[in-house]
Amino acid sequence: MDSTLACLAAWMPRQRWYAAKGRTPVLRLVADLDFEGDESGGDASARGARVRTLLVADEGSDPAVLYQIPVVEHPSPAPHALDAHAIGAVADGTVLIDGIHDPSYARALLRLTTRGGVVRSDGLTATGTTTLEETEASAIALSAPAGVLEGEQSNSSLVYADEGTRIICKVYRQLQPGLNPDIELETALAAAGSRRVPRPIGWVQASWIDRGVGIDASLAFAQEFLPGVEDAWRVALRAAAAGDDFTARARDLGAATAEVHVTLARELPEQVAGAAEHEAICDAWSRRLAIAIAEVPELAPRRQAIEKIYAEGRDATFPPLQRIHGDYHLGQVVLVPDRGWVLLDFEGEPMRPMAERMLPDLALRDVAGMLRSFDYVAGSVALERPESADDAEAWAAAAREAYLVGYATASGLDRAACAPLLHALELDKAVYEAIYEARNRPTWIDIPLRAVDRLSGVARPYMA
Ligand SMILES: Nc1ncnc2c1ncn2[C@@H]1O[C@H](COP(=O)(O)OP(=O)(O)O)[C@@H](O)[C@H]1O
Ligand SMILES: O=P(O)(O)O[C@H]1O[C@H](CO)[C@@H](O[C@H]2O[C@H](CO)[C@@H](O)[C@H](O)[C@H]2O)[C@H](O)[C@H]1O
Repeated sequence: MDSTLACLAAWMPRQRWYAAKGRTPVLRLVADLDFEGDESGGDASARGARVRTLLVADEGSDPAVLYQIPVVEHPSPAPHALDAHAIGAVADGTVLIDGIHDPSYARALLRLTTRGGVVRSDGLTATGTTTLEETEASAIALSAPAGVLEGEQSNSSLVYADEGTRIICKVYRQLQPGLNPDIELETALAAAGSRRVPRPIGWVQASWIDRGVGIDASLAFAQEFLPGVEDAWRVALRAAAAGDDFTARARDLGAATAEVHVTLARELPEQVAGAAEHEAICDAWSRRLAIAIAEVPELAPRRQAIEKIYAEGRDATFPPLQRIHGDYHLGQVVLVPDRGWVLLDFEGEPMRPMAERMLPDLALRDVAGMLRSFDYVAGSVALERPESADDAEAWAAAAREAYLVGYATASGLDRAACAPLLHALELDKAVYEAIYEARNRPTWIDIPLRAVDRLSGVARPYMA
């Protein structure tokens, strides 16, 4: 196992989903799922391959981060088609392939999410749960070809496309205890009849014991794949660059957001924002600001101005808290013909502890996230073509206003009353984004930094 961990440690820093960019992980094997007992694993072992999922803790981070790494072990030489996806070779010559790209792993995952079932191996149990009826499930060929979704993702997604089969299965990379809110919220919305989320197909929950403590976490989530759709980030970028009006779509998106919030408030427990909850939310703004200033020193001179806006938000009356999307931006929504806006990825902010992401929160946090996203469109256009900056800003201002009108009309939100709270939440999101960009895309950092300047230098921008 030591040589496997050494291979992984050399390979992980090159992966998009690895959080501690620029640092070699310090790995400890926490648990190991061997699909050998599973029929699909049996299929792989017939050809000498072994399908596994390794849970490894990167103890170079504090707290340690737990990663899920599907690996298929092939006797050397591995199939030529998989050369590009080799993680490395261990001492006895066995070649480790990144499971996401290996058909044997894809098949094992499709089986668990569409047929359900349990796979047990030393110390780890993986349970597949499906929403499909038996006849629906058996119509899905386990041999459906799977492709890996390209693009900027925190996780890894496999798209299965075969006659009658269109499924996307997200494999969570960083694992945190409990049922992932992505699964919890999307299944609750779908069960309530909402078409604002893709239909859930199935998921895999794992349980194991680490250093005497029992833990369970979500490994994967399969959903209806919506073919031929582009996420709104790309659509909006094109529209802004071309100067095309986006206000009608932004208004509809505001209304769709409100509809989802109303359904979530009805289907899942709400919570009155008592003194403790109120304090916890405001304290999180301050904690985040301290981290941001430590990592992005340009923010330090703005501290007082930011804290003033936070203080105004703190003085506001908080509405009842409810479950929300949690990391809402244009990359999380797609416009589906004859269906309208569909929301994806209810996992919450990847940099926030899962225990916090699972709590009822302010629905306005999502509104603030989407407002920031329109500003990002303008910022991104301006980075590419500085001469278009003014036009892009006007485009974003119109889209933001239309989005707010759509949300307020559908939800009954009193814009004047919620202005200080929304202002604080948008500023908090920009502070989060400064950390996110410093860690992941330093060339974009000016986008949130400018927003922080603007948002900490003005009063109540939402009165309209
Ligand atoms: N059900 C789906 N149908 C079609 N495309 C999807 C679906 N779910 C996700 N996608 C595409 O995959 C991208 C990443 O998905 P997301 O759930 O946001 O992953 P991550 O958690 O890794 O960020 C989305 O922006 C969208 O383009
Ligand atoms: O999609 P994720 O859940 O992984 O979210 C993270 O990455 C996002 C970037 O992909 C990041 O969003 C920021 O950049 C977007 C443009 O790429 C922009 O539309 C968003 O408004 C902005 O916040 C998100 O913050 C981060 O959590």
